[in-house]
Amino acid sequence: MKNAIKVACAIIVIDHKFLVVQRNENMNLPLKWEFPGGKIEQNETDEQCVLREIEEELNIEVTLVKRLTSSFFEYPNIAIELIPFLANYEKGEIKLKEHKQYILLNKKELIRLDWADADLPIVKELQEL
Ligand SMILES: Nc1nc2c([nH]c(=O)n2[C@@H]2O[C@H](COP(=O)(O)OP(=O)(O)OP(=O)(O)O)[C@@H](O)[C@H]2O)c(=O)[nH]1
Repeated sequence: MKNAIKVACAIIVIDHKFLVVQRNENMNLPLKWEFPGGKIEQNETDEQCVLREIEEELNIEVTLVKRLTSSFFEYPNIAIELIPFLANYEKGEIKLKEHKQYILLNKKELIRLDWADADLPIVKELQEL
């Protein structure tokens, strides 16, 4: 895929559950579920991006555990490479800055959400971990 925009996201584990966030009505892909994260900026690594985005969007600190498999997806307006990292919650009180809501779910429950399309292969990979 040509010119895919790189987006890094975190699959954050808290008390053996996975934190997922819902996009709000005013964002692209309104009300779709996703993993918190965002576009990688110039002069930052994928890892730096995801740590920065988690601080910005959720107000918490995490540590990265493992990189999973990138998902490539072409939306009508944008092609993305979504780069997922498994992460552990470290500290801070969750305060959502951009998203409508967050929930903590176990692996099996994740499948039932209305995911952004690019996330589906990642949710599938998680089932096999
Ligand atoms: N953070 C995140 N973005 C995702 C996921 N899945 C997915 O398709 N995306 C897409 O990847 C892009 C992430 O960029 P972003 O969050 O920085 O950008 P945005 O479109 O909300 O805002 P912006 O473009 O105005 O800065 C969005 O187009 C978003 O729809 C995901 O799991 N996490």
